[in-house]
Amino acid sequence: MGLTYEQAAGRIMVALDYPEAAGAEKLLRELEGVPCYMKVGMQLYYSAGPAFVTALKERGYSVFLDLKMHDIPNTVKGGANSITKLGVDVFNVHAAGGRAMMEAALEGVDAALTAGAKRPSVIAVTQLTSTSQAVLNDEIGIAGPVDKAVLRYARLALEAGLNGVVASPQEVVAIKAACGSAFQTITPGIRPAGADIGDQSRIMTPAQAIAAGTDYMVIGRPITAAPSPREALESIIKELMEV
Ligand SMILES: O=c1ccn([C@@H]2O[C@H](COP(=O)(O)O)[C@@H](O)[C@H]2O)c(=O)[nH]1
Repeated sequence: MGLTYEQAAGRIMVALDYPEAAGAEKLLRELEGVPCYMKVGMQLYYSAGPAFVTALKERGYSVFLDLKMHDIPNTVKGGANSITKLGVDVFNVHAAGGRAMMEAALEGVDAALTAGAKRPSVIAVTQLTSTSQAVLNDEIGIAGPVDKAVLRYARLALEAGLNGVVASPQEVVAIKAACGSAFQTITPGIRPAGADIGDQSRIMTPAQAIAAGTDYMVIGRPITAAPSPREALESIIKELMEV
């Protein structure tokens, strides 16, 4: 059976990639009432700060804080502790920081829980969806196919105790087979048919991503840069309901 409207909307994380809170607020007004996640990334966070994130939570939004921490374990532990106290539902670190760094993030979360915070999902970024095969091999210097590198990061994140990974929807089937169906996949690199690909590389349409089994799809410009963001979002929800 297909997804209901609420289920389909709940699988979408809208990327609030704006330079200031005002732009994000305008989008929030346009999308009012649609039960999707809101994703705050570094552009908006560095401008609007933690107050914007806590305000989103107070207004009832589900929030993914996409700051992609990558630092020594002690620093990531502290960062994870501070983020958990903001009350976000999901945040992320880079799997490339290694197992000890990811475990430290979980220690930071645990320490915040004793202070009364609720447990967020902690997710590891594998290979950015803008990374092509050629860039991975020739610039970054990692040999072999992209999906092999993604799977190595996903297994490491699972071993470290994380809840899932950020990857391309193209890798979801392999990740679920290797790490189990409960291991969450959050997939940017979503482009409705005919949409501008921009700087993304490993892409799928919303329907292809949901058919592949992605748990949550991150979508920015196909919604935010559309003449009517509301219509663009509703059209993607409809596409998901028809799979
Ligand atoms: O591998 C990754 C990790 C994060 N992102 C983020 O997702 C959105 C995608 O926006 P679009 O406009 O739909 O391309 C953006 O906030 C990225 O920072 C990603 O694209 N790939």
